[in-house]
Amino acid sequence: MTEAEVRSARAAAPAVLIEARGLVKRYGDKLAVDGFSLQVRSGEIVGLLGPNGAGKTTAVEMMEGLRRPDAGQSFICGLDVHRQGRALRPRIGIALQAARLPEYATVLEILTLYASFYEDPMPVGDLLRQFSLEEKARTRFSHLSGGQRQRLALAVALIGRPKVLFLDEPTTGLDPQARHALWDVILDLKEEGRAILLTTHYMEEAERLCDRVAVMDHGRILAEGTPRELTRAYGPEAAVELDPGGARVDLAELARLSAVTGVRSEDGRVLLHTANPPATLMALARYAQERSLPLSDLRTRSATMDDVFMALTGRRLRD
Ligand SMILES: Nc1ncnc2c1ncn2[C@@H]1O[C@H](COP(=O)(O)OP(=O)(O)OP(=O)(O)O)[C@@H](O)[C@H]1O
Repeated sequence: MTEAEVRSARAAAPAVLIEARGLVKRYGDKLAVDGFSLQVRSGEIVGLLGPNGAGKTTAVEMMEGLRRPDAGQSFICGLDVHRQGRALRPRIGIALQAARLPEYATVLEILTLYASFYEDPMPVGDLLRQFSLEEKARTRFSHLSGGQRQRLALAVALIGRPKVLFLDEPTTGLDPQARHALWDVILDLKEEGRAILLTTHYMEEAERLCDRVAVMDHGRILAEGTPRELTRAYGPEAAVELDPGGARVDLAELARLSAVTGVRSEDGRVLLHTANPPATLMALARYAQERSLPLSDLRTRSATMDDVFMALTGRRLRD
């Protein structure tokens, strides 16, 4: 690329609104975050995935300016969150996982209170409409369902018209219908050009919402890319799942079947990773016939973020 091409590519790319550079945090002897760097652009949702204790909360709190790093810097909209935090407050929206909102206040009172903190807040009526909370305006927080609480937490995070949003497990505990409804809202926020950093334990959420995913463990990012890039790089070609119907199967024997690259057993089901699903299926059918295995509920599927997570961290994402 010529210098002019680099300049025009830079001008065309959406602005980086969230940036972490080499963040480090120690708690005593424990190195909780160990050189963490990440960028989120306008109109982009980046997912941060990691097992419990990986350092996600500590990294995100340093990016939000709520926790001071031992080394490294965090920028939001180009401003240093630790030096220019006061100017930044209105640009950051933080939706907490277990929304810590006043139990006895009504939805309308909560939104009106938070709106009073900003010079140019979103109109409360618009937020009630956008988050389908109009009928609940006079309901106390303690009487809301899980989905309504999460939507209210998101409405509160948006009240100051922030350019960047930090969403911490926004759909945890919701039923599938409420989860899908909230996904639509989050995708709309992205379309409006906000930069969104999301932590989640749900594989489908990461796959559906995130433009890019960073997988973190032991305080470091192990891999980063689009869900597709990550499943290509770290997932198997495909997976074959079967239910041996309570019969004992020898995993070592299954591992030797044609094209199988990995085997594991989970909750009574067996999962085979394969580089060639037809070859593995044929070999599996022969194997089952010889041993009179029932092979009920046999399925093939392509690689998922869960397979990537397993390959990178040795643990499972939660479904
Ligand atoms: N205030 C603290 N004092 C001491 N150690 C801490 C503190 N906060 C976190 N840790 C430790 O630092 C490591 C990273 O914790 P962190 O909460 O950032 O991880 P996490 O990925 O967010 O985990 P989870 O998914 O369980 O919330 C853990 O080993 C944790 O025990």
